[in-house]
Amino acid sequence: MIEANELTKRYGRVTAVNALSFTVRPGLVTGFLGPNGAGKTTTLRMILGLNDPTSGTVTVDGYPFRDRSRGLRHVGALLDAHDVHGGRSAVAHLSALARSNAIPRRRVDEVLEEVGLANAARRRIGGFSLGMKQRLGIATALLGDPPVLLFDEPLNGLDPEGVLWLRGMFHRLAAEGRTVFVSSHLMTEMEHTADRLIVIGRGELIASESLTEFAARGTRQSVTVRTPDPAALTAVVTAEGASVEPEDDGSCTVTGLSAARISELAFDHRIMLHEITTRSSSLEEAFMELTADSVEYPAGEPR
Ligand SMILES: Nc1ncnc2c1ncn2[C@@H]1O[C@H](COP(=O)(O)OP(=O)(O)OP(=O)(O)O)[C@@H](O)[C@H]1O
Repeated sequence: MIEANELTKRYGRVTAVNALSFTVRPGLVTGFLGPNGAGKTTTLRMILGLNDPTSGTVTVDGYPFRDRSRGLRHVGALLDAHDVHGGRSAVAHLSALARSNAIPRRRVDEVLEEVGLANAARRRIGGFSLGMKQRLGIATALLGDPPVLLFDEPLNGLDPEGVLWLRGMFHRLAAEGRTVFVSSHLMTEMEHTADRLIVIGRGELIASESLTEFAARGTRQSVTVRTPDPAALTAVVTAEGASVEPEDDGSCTVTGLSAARISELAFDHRIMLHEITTRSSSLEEAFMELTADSVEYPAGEPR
């Protein structure tokens, strides 16, 4: 369990994290989501005691993590996959960590096998691809068989097979009763990875809930309508204040009226409908909508 209470971090005039309170529970994969610069890495570093909060507290299983000796047996973390000594082999790197954390040597071979690096175990890390470095970082996180695991953007650099494998591993780790906290700036990555979401923007909490609850926050609802007479339909629904967007596949997207009202209007005006479907916001749309004000580097309109 990870508990943050009014966690705040300022760098000079920049407030990276602002009065952030949340709980990450065991037995679930919790996604930590926010646009670039939202404060995810800063928060993860404070959980690990690598950065001191300006104010507020964060504990792992009831204690500040820094107070733990043999840290890797309590919390496993992948922060920056490049932050390893390139001149060493994967075996040498993991063996040194195992020694300093009083972890049995056999775990080194076990985790290398688990992440698919057994055949590259004696190669220099400097020659590893980004995906291989990610796998090594994951092996490091797993080394101490810890009850709490943190991963900062772990899907970066992995091929589709690697993404599926890692998702499966997150679910297994959670099913074993561990706390699994995974950051990403992409909702699409979290959609099939996380059971719950903690969403932040500009260092502040936007949501802490299940994926379903999060999707329900999206306010945009539209109705897809297919008719042989789109001009007539457009005329009657726009007269009631709705807006209509023609789609490439010949259907229309109507916003501003319920499906029930659209079908009443069509019936009254003898307009044939072949399809009428209500669409709620997707997770991605809900995320874009809720974080729109928090995007630090919004892209301009395409020219
Ligand atoms: N050491 C630092 N000194 C000054 N400002 C910093 C420092 N570290 C982070 N920041 C600022 O704090 C804010 C949050 O950064 P952080 O890296 O935590 O965000 P993030 O959500 O992890 O972003 P990304 O998805 O881009 O990795 C940003 O505005 C960043 O510029």
